[in-house]
Amino acid sequence: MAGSSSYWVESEDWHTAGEPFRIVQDIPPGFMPEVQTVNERREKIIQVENHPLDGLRKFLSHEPRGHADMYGGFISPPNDSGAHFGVLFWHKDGFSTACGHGTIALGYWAVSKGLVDAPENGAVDVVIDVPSGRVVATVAVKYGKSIHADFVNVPTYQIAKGLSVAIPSRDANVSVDLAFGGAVFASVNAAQLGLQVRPENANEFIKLQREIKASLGDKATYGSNKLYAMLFFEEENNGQEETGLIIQKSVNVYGDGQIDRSPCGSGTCGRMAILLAEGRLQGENSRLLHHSIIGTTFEAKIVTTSQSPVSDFPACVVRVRGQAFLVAQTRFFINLEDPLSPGFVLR
Ligand SMILES: O=C(O)[C@H]1NCC[C@@H]1O
Repeated sequence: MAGSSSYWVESEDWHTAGEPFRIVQDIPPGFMPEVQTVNERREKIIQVENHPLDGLRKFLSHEPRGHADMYGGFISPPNDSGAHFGVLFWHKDGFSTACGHGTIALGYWAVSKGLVDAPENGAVDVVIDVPSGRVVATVAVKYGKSIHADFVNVPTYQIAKGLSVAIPSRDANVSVDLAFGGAVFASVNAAQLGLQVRPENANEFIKLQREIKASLGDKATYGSNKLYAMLFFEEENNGQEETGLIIQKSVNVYGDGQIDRSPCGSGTCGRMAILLAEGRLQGENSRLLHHSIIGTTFEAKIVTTSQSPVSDFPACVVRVRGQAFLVAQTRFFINLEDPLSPGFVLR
């Protein structure tokens, strides 16, 4: 039976704006569910107890092979011939539906592996089926080298505004906005908490994310999507907003207390949808320079707007530009006899 003995698995590790993305292309035989779509594959893995791909996820994301903030993807067949490939995103708590930083890394990866026909100078679209739909990484290439990639997400829109949410440890409430862009994102202005988005406050943000998430409960569920991530943002006043340039810094705490080193690609789309609904994005030159907790940057622009399923809030397709870098090529031994298997995390 698949997954009953130890085996080796190869990965290629990238980072996008500091956030890890571990790519596994060769999935052990018999592990990938034989269903039509990437989303069905994700659901099957979640439904089946002790699914071998869930076991591999734990081995690769938990220590000693990973860490509490590890992220990666299993390459899967696409839904149909319209995409180059599919991907199952994963992290220490499970399989996610959307991941912008991973999509950017996959764009670079696909070009480096020759999976797409990239020009010496120009751009190439890498079309990827993910659980939330079909996304694109448009990779810009100069003298044969990838220089940046644009993650073009599924349509994103705000779904709730100004929810008053209790923080019991502070005996206070905060105002929370929600957006949907392939996953549910909460947005919290960090100024309400008297906290700056800085690495030394990471543990406090983790604590607050857990508390706010618990207080939100089902109020943050949209269709079959539960709350995925929470962006604590702050304004970086640059005096150029009237020219269409908005600068913000966010720490994204996703899953159960995981800190995103990047500004979060899909969460950046959520921030853009909220800025659009607030009337702060005017004209096609409007941009968000979105900094992360470690000071890396994504730059976001709206590609198109449309009507959303939630009245009062417009939908937008956003493109998020970022850079990815190769870190390692690794061969892991998935040792089922190791008493620490599949691994451990400290938070
Ligand atoms: O960029 C993103 O969208 C992802 N980064 C970690 C959590 C999110 O899925």
